[in-house]
Formats: sequence, structure tokens, C-alpha cells
Amino acid sequence: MGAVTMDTDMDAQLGEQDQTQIVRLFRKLRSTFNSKNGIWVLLPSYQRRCLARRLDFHIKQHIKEKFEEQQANPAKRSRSILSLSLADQNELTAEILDETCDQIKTFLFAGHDTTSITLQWAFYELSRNPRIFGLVSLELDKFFGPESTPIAIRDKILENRDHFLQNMLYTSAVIKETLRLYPPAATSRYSPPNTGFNVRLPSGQDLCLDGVMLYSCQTIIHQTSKVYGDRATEFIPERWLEGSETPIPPSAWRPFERGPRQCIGQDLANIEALVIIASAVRRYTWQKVGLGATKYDESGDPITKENGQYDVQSELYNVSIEQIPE
Ligand code: HEM
Repeated sequence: MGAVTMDTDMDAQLGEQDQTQIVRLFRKLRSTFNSKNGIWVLLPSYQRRCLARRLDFHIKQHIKEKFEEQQANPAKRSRSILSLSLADQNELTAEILDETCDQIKTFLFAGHDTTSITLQWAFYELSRNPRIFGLVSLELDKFFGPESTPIAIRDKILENRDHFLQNMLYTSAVIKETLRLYPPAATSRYSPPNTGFNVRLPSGQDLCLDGVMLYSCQTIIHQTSKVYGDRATEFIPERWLEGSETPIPPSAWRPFERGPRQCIGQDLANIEALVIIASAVRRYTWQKVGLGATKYDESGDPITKENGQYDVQSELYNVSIEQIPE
């Protein structure tokens, strides 16, 4: 996200000591929202304000540096979000600096966990569904040929940028199905008082929702059997391929939400996920360990269930609501 938003590698994948200040402060700030987290319980709002101020300071420093660079050498402008948003500015006023800092924080926040959570679930489903893993692998073999290094993958994508997505239909369906079963983000809508926003329930009852905050629960919408059938809770990428049995109305799949405020980064998220899945599947196979770990037979091979999935030693979720400690 650092590269896309600010044209900067923020070393987020390195150990904490080697990460940039922005990443470290961002993580600390986020931890203040976890009420179980030691000292923050006592002083969350004060600490939060201090951390937020320090984070703003570092991001603003960065914006100033990029602005100077861009002014000195306009021809070398990159296509990062920061660079594009500064493109028409001749002067970096305090107001523009504040606004740019806010926008950058929104992108860093919105594009950070969402894609990584999607990838975690995609990797999980690929690890326990050998048939699906095989089909992704086959599609990637056809497109990339024998090359498997990330650089080769990048070059091949750039060479075929106009046909890349058309060639990745199955892998794209895996991502779509991952986002259906495990939507990583959410949103809400507010209808101010006196708007006159009415909805009709399936029972025929009319409800006025003025003054109500509405949370559209994608997890429920995405698993409704009226749309997704008896196998709504199963991971079946094929349901997204042309010629699949039941057409799915667009409004029944909304991990990025819909309408004028829908996710602005969805194309980027899809491409990021495709490139990362392609790089990983081309080089590795993997098995789940810990909770939900794969079960093996005596000769060390994974045991496959009737539905084609690997059997597991324990359920992935083994804590029911009643069991969650206070
Ligand atoms: C799988 C990945 C992602 C998912 C599931 C996701 C989902 C969402 C959702 C549900 C919203 C709220 C939309 C609404 O209220 O209607 C949203 C907003 C937003 N997302 Fe994403 N997002 C993802 C990745 C990204 C990335 C990579 C970026 C940045 C490049 C990004 C930038 C944003 C921004 C800026 C907004 C606010 C848009 C606005 O309020 O107008 N998202 N996203």
C-alpha cells in the first residue's frame, strides 16, 4: 500500500525494528482500539491523540518531500495516489497538506487489512481444496508458462496487460468466492430524520428508517440460500463462471458495497490478490497448521473427504459464542 499511495516501500513486511515510523505508529494507534491492550485501557483517548499527531507529522513530512521532488522534476512524476493528487498544485498550503494527509490515511487504512485478510482466506481455501488448487495451477501454467519468479510474473502481466484478466477467469472466481464467504470489510448508511426513507419487508410491512443507522451484513446476504442455493456455505468458485446453473444478481455480492460510495480501490485489490496468488501458487503448496490443521493418514498423505476437501484435525472455529471468556 505504501508503494501505491506514496510511492514508498514502508518495509511493512520486515521485523518491527526495521519498519518505517509510519508503519510502527499506525500499528500502535490501531492497538489503542483493542481495550484488552494493557496501558491503553487507562489512557486511550489521550494516547490516541498523541499517536495520531505523531503519525500525521511523519506523513506530512513525507508529503512535503514528495512535493519538493515533484516540483524539482515534474517529468519524473510517478502514478502513486500522492503524486497524482499533488499534480496540479503549485503551492503546498497548510490546508492542502492537511487534506492530502487525511486522504493518504484513508487509503492506507482502507487498503491495508482488507486485501491481506482476503488473501489469508484464499490461501486457506486453496490449502484444503486440492481440486481448486489444481485448477488455479493449470490456469497459471497456461498463462505464465514455465517461469515462476515474481519478476517474471510481473513482466508477463505487463506484457499482456490487456488480456491478463480474461486469462485469469478461474483465479478471479476464487477471489470472488473468497470475498463472498469471508467479506473482510463492512459499511453502514444513515438516513437522516425526515428523509422519508421507507422499506417494505418480505412480510409486506412498511418501515420508515429515518434516523436509523443501517448496517448491511454482507456475511448474511452472501450466504442466502435463495440466491446461492443449498450449497451456499460451500466454497465453489465455479458458481462465478459463465454457464453456471443459477445467475447471481449483482446486488447479492457486495464485499466492496455498491453505489456512489462503493470501494474506490476494488480494481487494485483484485489485481493485488491475483498477482500474489499467482506468485504463491506457482512456487509453493501449503497446508494449514494449528486450528483447522489438515489430517494425515499413516503414510503421511492428507485424508480427502467425499466433497473433495482435506479432512481436518480440528474445526477452524472451535469456540462457540457461549464459550468466549469475558
Ligand atoms: C479486498 C479488498 C477490499 C475490500 C473488501 C474493500 C471494501 C470496502 C468497503 C466495504 C468500503 C465501504 C464502501 C461503502 O461504504 O459503500 C470501502 C471503502 C473504501 N475503500 Fe475499500 N476495500 C478493499 C480494498 C481497498 C484498497 C486496496 C483501497 C485503496 C487503494 C481501498 C480504498 C477504499 C477507500 C478510499 C474507501 C472509501 C470510499 C468512500 O468513502 O468514498 N479499498 N472498501
